[in-house]
Amino acid sequence: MSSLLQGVNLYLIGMMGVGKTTVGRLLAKQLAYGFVDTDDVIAQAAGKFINQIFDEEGEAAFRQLESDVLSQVCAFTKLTIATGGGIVLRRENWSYLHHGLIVWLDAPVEVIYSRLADDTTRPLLQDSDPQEKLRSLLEQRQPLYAQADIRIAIAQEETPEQIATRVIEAIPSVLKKPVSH
Ligand SMILES: Nc1ncnc2c1ncn2[C@@H]1O[C@H](COP(=O)(O)OP(=O)(O)O)[C@@H](O)[C@H]1O
Ligand SMILES: O=C(O)C1=C[C@@H](OP(=O)(O)O)[C@@H](O)[C@H](O)C1
Ligand SMILES: [Mg+2]
Repeated sequence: MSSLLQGVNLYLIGMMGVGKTTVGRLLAKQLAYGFVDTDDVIAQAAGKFINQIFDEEGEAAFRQLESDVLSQVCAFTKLTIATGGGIVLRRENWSYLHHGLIVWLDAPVEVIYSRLADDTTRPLLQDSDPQEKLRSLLEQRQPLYAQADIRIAIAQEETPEQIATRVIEAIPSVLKKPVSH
């Protein structure tokens, strides 16, 4: 599969909690690719946790850092890149994402909420009604996620390993076939 991909990067997009970071790591291993998580790069570069950046500098500053990181990672090849759930919001980010194959991990709000109900690391979910907040974020973002090359619909019981396998199985269907002469 990695030879079929010819070094093209895989970008995982989708709502927070859907498993981009977890599945991305597994995919990288299976493809013998490097792994990058844009949130980790941002946090390391800023020397702060993501929620600290939101608190102290605001979401707009975070989004700028996110675009900066994305523009830098897309210069490399053979990477699986787990993005943050809001990467799809800026139009300029799509020009970077389209350097590679874009995979949307899509799960119902109920599945995501069951994973993140006690999470304190996602600043956008520190809300009086986090499930409703997830619902409205998904409604706003769904048409953007839908611009991905591949959509993987995830059910509650699927393990990260099963999801990674499904991503790998879906790749050939979207790769351009070599021109035969
Ligand atoms: N397929 C899965 N089944 C059960 N739990 C999962 C699955 N994928 C991820 N998780 C858990 O859900 C939480 C969010 O996963 P994460 O990979 O950080 O998602 P994202 O990067 O999309 O926000 C983590 O606690 C992770 O261990
Ligand atoms: O959906 C979002 O806007 C965000 C998702 C987070 O990443 P994950 O999708 O990896 O949780 C992180 O980038 C930040 O909290 C904002
Ligand atoms: Mg993540």
